[in-house]
Amino acid sequence: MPAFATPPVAPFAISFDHEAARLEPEGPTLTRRMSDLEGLFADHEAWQAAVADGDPVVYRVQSSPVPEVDRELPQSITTIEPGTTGGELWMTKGHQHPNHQGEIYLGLHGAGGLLMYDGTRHEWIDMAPGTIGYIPPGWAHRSVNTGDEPYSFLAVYPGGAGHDYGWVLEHGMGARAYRTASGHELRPWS
Ligand SMILES: O=P(O)(O)OC[C@H]1O[C@H](O)[C@H](O)[C@@H](O)[C@@H]1O
Repeated sequence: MPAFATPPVAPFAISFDHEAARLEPEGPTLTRRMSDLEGLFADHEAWQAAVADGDPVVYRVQSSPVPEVDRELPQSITTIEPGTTGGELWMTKGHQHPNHQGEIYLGLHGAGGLLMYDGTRHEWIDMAPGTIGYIPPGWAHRSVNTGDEPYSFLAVYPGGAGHDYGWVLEHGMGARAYRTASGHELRPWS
């Protein structure tokens, strides 16, 4: 099982396999199944049914070996599978950086969206291959697969930023993304 490097990290090259959406050398890969997204979809019964029906993988996060510690600059590639639960598009859990810091995403494959919420207002960026989405400090962020194929993006973020998932459970994300006949739409938080 690949692991994070231990600081001090010596300079090294990272091979970015764009086609495979992988970083080499590899660090750990995080796999999030439907059961890991408890309390996040609006339709709780649909979520329960999906967990009971095979508990599918919703997304994976593959990291380089750069560790998530202060002053380092880790990178990861997240791939979200296509799908809906209760009509709501499959998505990441979403988190706030407790130690407010910015982050950038680069769209690699497929179609997605970057939903951000500062506790008062939300913003949405359509993500396509080549799009850089900027997440300013203090904005919780969630990624959504809006298409019919896997959606992948590269993230680069301060290693000391942290992941506060409780913030999203407490405050929500300001809006939810749903599949529609013509694509997708954002609906008010419920
Ligand atoms: O942490 P989640 O909300 O599940 O999002 C999945 C991943 O998205 C991005 O790649 C972030 O940089 C990762 O730190 C995060 O783990």
